[in-house]
Amino acid sequence: MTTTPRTALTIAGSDSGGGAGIQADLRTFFANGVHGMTAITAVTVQNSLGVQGFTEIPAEVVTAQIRAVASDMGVDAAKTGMLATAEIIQAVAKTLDEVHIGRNAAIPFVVDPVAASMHGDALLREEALEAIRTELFPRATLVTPNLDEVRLLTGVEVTGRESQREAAGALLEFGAQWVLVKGGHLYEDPECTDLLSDGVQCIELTGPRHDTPHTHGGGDTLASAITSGLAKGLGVPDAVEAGKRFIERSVAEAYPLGAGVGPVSPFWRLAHDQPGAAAGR
Ligand SMILES: Nc1ncnc2c1ncn2[C@@H]1O[C@H](COP(=O)(O)OP(=O)(O)OP(=O)(O)O)[C@@H](O)[C@H]1O
Ligand SMILES: Cc1ncc(COP(=O)(O)O)c(N)n1
Repeated sequence: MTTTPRTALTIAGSDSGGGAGIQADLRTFFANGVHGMTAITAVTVQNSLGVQGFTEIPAEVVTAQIRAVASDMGVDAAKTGMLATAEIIQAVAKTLDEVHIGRNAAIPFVVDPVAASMHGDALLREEALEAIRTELFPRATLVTPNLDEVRLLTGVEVTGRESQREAAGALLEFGAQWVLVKGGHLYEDPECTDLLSDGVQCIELTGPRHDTPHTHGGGDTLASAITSGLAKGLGVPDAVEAGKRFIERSVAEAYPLGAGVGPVSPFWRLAHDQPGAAAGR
């Protein structure tokens, strides 16, 4: 007998290199047994060395993609990544309300407030940051900023556990239900600790820091793994715990590809013995 899996929708940009954005999200949904659906917001020209440019998709086309899948196939959880412009953000917020996705509706919604690539290339027009704060955060079940995004959004410079807690408090004021302040960029820390809070509970998720330069797509992979857990009906703390364990293994098995930064590998959960899969380069 065939079984229809749970569904997850990603609203994000395409990475031609296949390691981040929409491609990372689909790899991760697949590895977690969830049917992935997409609303593409921008097409980036990108490889292991950085983002050479991008073109955004018209806001009404982004809206139409969300409506098409939500009305016919159903969405068990959704996430956002690169949103590019304030116009797209406003259109996404309005459409999510229409299809009952978000913290005040039944369907969980994760906001990864992507502002730049790991190489520092802008993926969001400067004036759009305010729209992320005001349009998306109040609708979010969970927001997952890295430390650069925390600084841009709140002005808090995270240097350790104490400022990580301070940042979580500042972010919650924008109206998200939960925040996850990711600690991957605390490079002096021998461990990687992400702090999850809803203003009542403060949960530290700690794991080993793997010694690899290849972390491209790490943030997207974590947010998608969490979204997969939420789609399967887990509560936020359990979905984040499962997501953290998923990204830990994905970073441990990250691989070099191209002359720059290689991608994390959500493949670890799948068979490693595919004949001919290893490139040998
Ligand atoms: N070297 C590492 N070893 C293990 N886990 C890591 C490592 N680097 C990051 N992580 C984990 O990966 C996730 C993403 O963290 P990070 O703070 O780097 O976010 P990000 O900047 O959005 O990611 P990226 O820019 O790589 O896509 C977090 O759960 C973090 O703890
Ligand atoms: C389309 C797209 N979305 C998100 C990222 C962020 O990923 P990273 O921080 O690993 O560069 C990216 N580089 N490209």
